[in-house]
Amino acid sequence: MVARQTLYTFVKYINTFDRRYLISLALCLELLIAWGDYITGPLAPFAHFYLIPITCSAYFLGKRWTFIITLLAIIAGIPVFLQPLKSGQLMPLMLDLTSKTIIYLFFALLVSEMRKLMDTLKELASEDPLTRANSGRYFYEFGSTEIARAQRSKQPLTLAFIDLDNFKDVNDTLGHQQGDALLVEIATTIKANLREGDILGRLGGDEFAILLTQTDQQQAKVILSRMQANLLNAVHPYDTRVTFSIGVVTYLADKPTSMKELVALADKAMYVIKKSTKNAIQYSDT
Ligand SMILES: Nc1nc2c(ncn2[C@@H]2O[C@H](COP(=O)(O)OP(=O)(O)OP(=O)(O)O)[C@@H](O)[C@H]2O)c(=O)[nH]1
Repeated sequence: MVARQTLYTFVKYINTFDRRYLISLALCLELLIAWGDYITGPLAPFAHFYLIPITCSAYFLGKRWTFIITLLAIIAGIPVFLQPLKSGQLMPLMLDLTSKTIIYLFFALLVSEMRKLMDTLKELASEDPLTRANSGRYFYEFGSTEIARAQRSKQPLTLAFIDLDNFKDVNDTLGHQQGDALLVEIATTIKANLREGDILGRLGGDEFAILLTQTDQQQAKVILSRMQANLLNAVHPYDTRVTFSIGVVTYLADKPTSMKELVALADKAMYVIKKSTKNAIQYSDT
């Protein structure tokens, strides 16, 4: 249990790293292992350490970089074998090099495929089956990672809490099925207004939230005004009184400190609108 929790925390922490940083880290580690391998010679099992950058890149960096890191590990092993060539041990050394190559490739492929499978399972578990928005749990998890990233890179991050107004009327007058169809329409419209890297979560029956990465309040105003207009257009054919109360909070480098806090502040801002005019956007200054 402790081991699993530690591994989970480690993976989550590594996931917040910039990709270029991870690539540099893997290459430096390989260089260090190559040096150790050369120093200790072909009879010491030092080369096993190559499995660390190989499996880590297979998990975190995708196929292309796994291939490069694996290839480099194989190439880096060659000078080690050239050392005792004079003593006529070519055959067993060639066999050793071949077996290492097979093992490296096997682990690289295994971890890559496992990661792919895990991503698919996670995707299935992380999606709301009706609207195909992310589940609340996934949204919180993703948001926590983004907060850590924003904290490190000193980039702003904006969260908008969207609550539908008068949605109950749709169910009551048009039926639950039409209500479902409207929710799907709304989620599709929101997603169409998001950029790559932003995400949509369904936090409750008629409550959605979006996370706009690297977005300050000024930029959020442009995105959300356009989104609100598009949402009103999308619900128009349903002939309902459905509108949108939206609360917005921008995270600035050090606060709020958690996703829970960020959502609570956006919810509070949304509530100000809900209790007054409805159908508007409230920006909170945290
Ligand atoms: N069709 C459908 N309805 C849902 C679903 N989940 C929740 N609801 C309904 O959404 C409604 C949400 O309640 P409220 O937020 O109080 O309704 P509202 O009319 O939007 O109220 P205000 O937010 O005050 O304007 C309830 O009637 C729920 O039954 C769903 O998956 N499908």
